[in-house]
Amino acid sequence: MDDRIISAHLMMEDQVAEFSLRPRYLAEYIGQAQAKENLKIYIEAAKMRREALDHVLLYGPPGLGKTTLSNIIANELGVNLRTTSGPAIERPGDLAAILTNLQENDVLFIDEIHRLHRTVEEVLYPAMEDYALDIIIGKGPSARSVRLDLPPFTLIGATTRVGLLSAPLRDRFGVVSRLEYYTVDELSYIVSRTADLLQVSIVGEAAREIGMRSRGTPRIANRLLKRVRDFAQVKGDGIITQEITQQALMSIQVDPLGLDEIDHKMLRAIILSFQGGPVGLDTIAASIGEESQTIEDVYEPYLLQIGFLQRTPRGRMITPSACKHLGLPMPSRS
Ligand SMILES: Nc1ncnc2c1ncn2[C@@H]1O[C@H](COP(=O)(O)OP(=O)(O)OP(=O)(O)O)[C@@H](O)[C@H]1O
Ligand SMILES: [Mg+2]
Repeated sequence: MDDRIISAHLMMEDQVAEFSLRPRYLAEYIGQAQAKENLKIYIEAAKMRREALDHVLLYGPPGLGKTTLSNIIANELGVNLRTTSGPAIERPGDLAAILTNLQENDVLFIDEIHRLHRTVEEVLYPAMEDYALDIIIGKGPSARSVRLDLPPFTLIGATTRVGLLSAPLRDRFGVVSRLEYYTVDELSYIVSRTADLLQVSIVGEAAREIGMRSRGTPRIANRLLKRVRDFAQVKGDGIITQEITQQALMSIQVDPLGLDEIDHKMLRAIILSFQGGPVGLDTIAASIGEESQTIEDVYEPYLLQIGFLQRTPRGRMITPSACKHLGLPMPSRS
């Protein structure tokens, strides 16, 4: 009995599943038609010319597939992928070491690129523009700068906060792609695909139900599917039906639009404590005990997307459709 939950075997299986959930080629990558179409052309052109693909900046909310797409780009190009992240590169020398170890046309993926240290960022400018490293030798008046050639490479930067990127860095990317929220159809398809990979049966309506509650985000879709699978196994016969799905999602407090407790708390606070707004982000954050950063990055984008919140220069405002969804009257503005 007890080995069911904590069995190492199961955990291993889960990890293997996680890993194999990532699509590996563009053809398996669902949605993002615009970004995908363009990338396909740029990749093909770069391959024909046997050149490095131009530097690519991918931005958009968490869980939409930036890391996945970077892996795919390297696979499609048939080159090595070196992965790191902004905060992981502490000194200019760390980045120099990574760059000098790249092979011709390799992809260097820097996740959370908005968190690069300024001094490290400056090393990137000549590297991106001229495939060169400027190294200072010596100290004081005798110091001189030496230029080292680098192999041509592709930098792929990913960020959830493109606004924090400095202009000189942003300008050095030849391809800038914004990832969009996925449609319910696309998410239903992703859920069915993941169910296949996890070898669990799911009916079409259930996949759709999960798709509708996934906030436009594949990572959430996959996570919800795994939780629903647990319910189907324990409370049903293992097959994921629509009924089990609805029950499971109610138990884990994910409403029919994919809003959770924190979304509800935040929307209710704006309606009940702040007369529907406008109210500043920090004030909302303080009133519900969350960090403003988390609200801005994680909760708010989807609420803006579905038209439950509006951003104004004076703060966030609630909309009639949000009030309707929560069953509360729209506050009247005096
Ligand atoms: N287009 C897609 N088709 C199928 N599955 C996808 C797609 N995009 C993402 N996924 C799945 O969603 C999960 C999250 O994707 P990924 O890690 O690439 O997101 P991300 O944008 O890098 O997120 P973060 O901003 O948190 O780094 C992956 O495990 C992947 O399996
Ligand atoms: Mg990522």
